[in-house]
Amino acid sequence: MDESIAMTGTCRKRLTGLCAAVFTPFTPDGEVNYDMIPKYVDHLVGQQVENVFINGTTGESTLLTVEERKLIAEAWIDSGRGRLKNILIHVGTDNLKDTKDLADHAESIKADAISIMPPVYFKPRNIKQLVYFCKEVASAAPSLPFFYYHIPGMTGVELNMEDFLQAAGPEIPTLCGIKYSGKNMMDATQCLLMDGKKYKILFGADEQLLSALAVGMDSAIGTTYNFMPRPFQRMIVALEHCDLDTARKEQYRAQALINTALRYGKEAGNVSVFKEIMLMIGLDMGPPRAPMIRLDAATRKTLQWEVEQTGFFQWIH
Ligand SMILES: CC(=O)N[C@H](C=O)[C@@H](O)[C@H](O)[C@H](O)CO
Ligand SMILES: CC(=O)C(=O)O
Repeated sequence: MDESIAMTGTCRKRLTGLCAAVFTPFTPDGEVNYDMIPKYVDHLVGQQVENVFINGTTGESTLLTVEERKLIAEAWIDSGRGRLKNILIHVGTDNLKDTKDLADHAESIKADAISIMPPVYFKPRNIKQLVYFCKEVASAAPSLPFFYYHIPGMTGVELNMEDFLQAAGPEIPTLCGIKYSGKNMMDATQCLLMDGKKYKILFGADEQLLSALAVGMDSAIGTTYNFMPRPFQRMIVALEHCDLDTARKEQYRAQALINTALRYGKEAGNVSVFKEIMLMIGLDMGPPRAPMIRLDAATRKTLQWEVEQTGFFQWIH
């Protein structure tokens, strides 16, 4: 069997269920808090979340230096190896050289997969430019599964992912799929169905997970799996048993919490708000990096109150 087909098949099987897009913990003065990572692994494993996506959006990747990103990746590999099933590393930057350097590093520390978002200042304007960029990056980590990270709401790169897979498939032997954080469910489903379901679609809009499961996706990466994986895990099981009432109940709860968080996030930045919610469950991720800001005391209090109103502290268990 062609090695690339074998790889695609393997990662399709292995990467199921929830994957936490992990935060980068900072000390109060804004340095990376590497010492926090082993405790963070304990927390996730305790919640049966066994896959992580590091240095992504939630991890504030674009606010980190290349050196910090390498050290964070190493810390996760050191404390997660043998305990986590998959450690995916986001290696995207705005330039090809740093991105290839990070991809090469991810391979050298034996990550399970790499992913990149596109450059966002000089954006790829068409599929051809995007495929070229991805191909170059993937070639720097030739033994690792490669996932393109589609998150048009943040990157402004709105290309159609069905077209991307069609063009990239023959060019990138390690292409395993897409981390799909767009909101276009038709495009996402077309990607899922392509070539006999050859590709893995890692769904990235937590607030729409039920819709993704309904069309047949079986894996998701997101911020909220850090602090409320249980409702989503129950939703997955309920849907497997065709118990739509239960699945919807979990969807509505989780969605209410996310709705509140995103409202606060408009002012402070979503990551800042989600870090507050981590603090509410006892894990201090520190402040976000500028230009995001930490919530002031009064806002934190109203957020806490609104979170309580959703019943969060009861149904997260
Ligand atoms: C923009 C962003 O960060 N998206 C995350 C991952 O793709 C999601 O996990 C969201 O944080 C989550 O769906 C809440 O909107
Ligand atoms: C949420 C997500 O996937 C990220 O943080 O990159």
